[in-house]
Order: sequence, then C-alpha cells, then structure tokens
Amino acid sequence: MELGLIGLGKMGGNMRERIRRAGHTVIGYDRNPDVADVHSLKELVDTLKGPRVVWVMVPSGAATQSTIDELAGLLSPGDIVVDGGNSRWTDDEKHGEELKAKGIGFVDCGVSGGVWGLENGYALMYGGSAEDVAKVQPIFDALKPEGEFGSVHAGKIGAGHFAKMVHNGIEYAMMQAYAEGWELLEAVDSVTDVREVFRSWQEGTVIRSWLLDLAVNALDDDEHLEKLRGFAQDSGEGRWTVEAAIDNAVPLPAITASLFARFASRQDDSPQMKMIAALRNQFGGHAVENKK
Ligand SMILES: NC(=O)C1=CN([C@@H]2O[C@H](COP(=O)(O)OP(=O)(O)OC[C@H]3O[C@@H](n4cnc5c(N)ncnc54)[C@H](O)[C@@H]3O)[C@@H](O)[C@H]2O)C=CC1
Ligand SMILES: O=C(CO)[C@H](O)[C@H](O)COP(=O)(O)O
Repeated sequence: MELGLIGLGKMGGNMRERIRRAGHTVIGYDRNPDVADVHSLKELVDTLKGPRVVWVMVPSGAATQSTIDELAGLLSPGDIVVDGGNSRWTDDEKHGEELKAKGIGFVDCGVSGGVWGLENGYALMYGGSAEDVAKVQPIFDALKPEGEFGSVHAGKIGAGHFAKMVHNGIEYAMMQAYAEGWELLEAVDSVTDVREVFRSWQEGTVIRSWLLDLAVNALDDDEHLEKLRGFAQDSGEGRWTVEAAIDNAVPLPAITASLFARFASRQDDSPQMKMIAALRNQFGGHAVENKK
C-alpha cells in the first residue's frame, strides 16, 4: 500500500526504510529538505492516492499539533492520520475529534524500538476504531518485529499512547535499577571487573534483558562511563506516567523515584541538601561543608 510519513529523523527515517523493504510505497516529508521526498505537506497529500494513510512521526506537543491541524485542512473524508510520536495520551481524544469533524479517521500508536527498529522491528501499541486500525494494518505488519508478539490493538483512541507511556515508565525504573546496581558494584574494591559482572548477567539470570545488553554495549564503549557527565534529560513520558498514577491513586514508588533521580542529576549543588546540612547543624551541631 501507499503511506505518507511525516518526520524522517532517528525514528521516521528508519521506519520509511523498513516499510519500503516490506514492499510498500512510502512518500516522506520532513521540514529538513535533505531527507524529504516531497517539500510540503500539501505536496505530500497531493501525491498520495486516496483513501490516504498519513503517519506523523515528529516531536510531541507543538510540532505534532501543527502537523495535525494542517492535515485536517488538507486531507479528505475517509483518509486516516496515525500519530506515532510519543504524544501525551490526553491529546489523542482532541486530535481524534478535530479530524472526525472532517470525516478523517485517527489512530494513536506508541512505537518502541529506537534506532534499532530498522533491523529488529518496532513494537507497536495502537488505539482507535477497528475500522481505522484495519486500514493501517499492512503498515503495522511491516513495522512490527517478526514473531508472535510486538503489536497490539490496545483499545480505543488514546489507549496506544497510554500503553506506550506506561512502557516508558517501566523503562525509567528498569534503567534506574541497573544504574544503581552498577554504581554500587563500582564503589567496592572487592569486585575487580564490574563490566564482566554485567556481561555475565546477560545469560541465565533473572535480570537479563535488552536494556542489560545495551548497558554492556555502553560499558564496552567506555568501561567506567568516564566520558559522560551524570546528567539525564526526560521528554515527558515519565512525568505523564506519574501524573496518571496520581489521577488513579495507583502507587508507583519505583517509577516516581526514577523520574526524580533524573531531576536530581541536573543539579550541581542540591538546594535541598543545603537545607538538610543547615538543619543538622542547627539541631545537632553537625559539621557542614562551606563553599570555597
Ligand atoms: N528516538 C526514540 O527512541 C523514540 C522516539 N519516539 C518518538 O518519535 C518521534 C520522533 O522522534 P525522533 O525520530 O527520535 O526525533 P528526531 O528529532 O530524530 O526527528 C524528528 C524529525 O521531525 C522533523 N520535524 C520536526 N518538526 C516537524 C514539522 N513540524 N514538520 C515536519 N517535520 C518536522 C525534524 O526535522 C526531524 O527530522 C517523537 O515523538 C519521539 O518522542 C518514539 C519512540 C522511540
Ligand atoms: O520512547 C522512547 C524509548 O522507548 C524514547 O527514546 C523516549 O525519548 C524515551 O523517554 P525519555 O526521553 O523521557 O527518556
């Protein structure tokens, strides 16, 4: 089938290639003309034969919103928009309604697989009506990993991004657990080769996983991660997971702590620890360290 794909960065660029390898036609648009097949959204829409399926794979928030707004004005009744970016799930209902008013279908799709997806396939979690999902199914089949699993119609509009958000919350906590274990192993003299301990865990252990494999890759590149600064960004999914947990009164101590650990990583000199030091000094006369 034919697909219009908007956003040809780390994700969309490889997805275009994987879908083409499966025998489909993909026409890509990106605001960066070096990677684009067409040079405007209008040209993309005019080039595709109807009924069209257009997949949006740009940063969540303003870029996704403006793209969907423009598509709503360009597409025709019976066409479908898929939002494959990491959009906040609460945006999906709004996007679905905006497009439905023009007779355009909408499917939200959480995509997992990162820059490895071209070869390994992309795990997909999608939400929307069965009718709209069916129109995108050949593309889902091209993107998904080989094998029985890796693709799910999670529910109605919003369910795909909600499932991907929870997936990313779990990702935060798993990464935090490996990171904490690694730091503790590095802190003691008795363990002389931390990287080999991590490598040994890749087979047979309870904690083997793809993230563990990637940790070993990172340690092979830089055995003690000396080239990196201990600073970790976040792009929203962890925050939204914690917000959803609060809305539903579901306790998420591990995921919340892993999000807060990232915030702490961005502080050179913790203001709250200054207060802790000051209070210990006030009540117990405990020593403080002053700035030089
Ligand atoms: N990198 C990852 O591991 C994953 C990323 N995602 C999500 O996929 C989406 C894309 O992510 P990446 O490819 O990593 O980002 P990226 O920054 O590598 O690529 C984004 C692309 O979109 C283009 N773009 C931005 N605004 C545009 C607009 N208004 N119109 C047309 N093109 C526009 C940029 O020029 C760029 O080529 C994001 O929503 C991200 O959260 C989802 C799963 C994994
Ligand atoms: O969806 C992903 C992986 O599954 C993206 O890599 C996402 O950017 C990770 O989240 P964060 O940037 O908040 O660490």
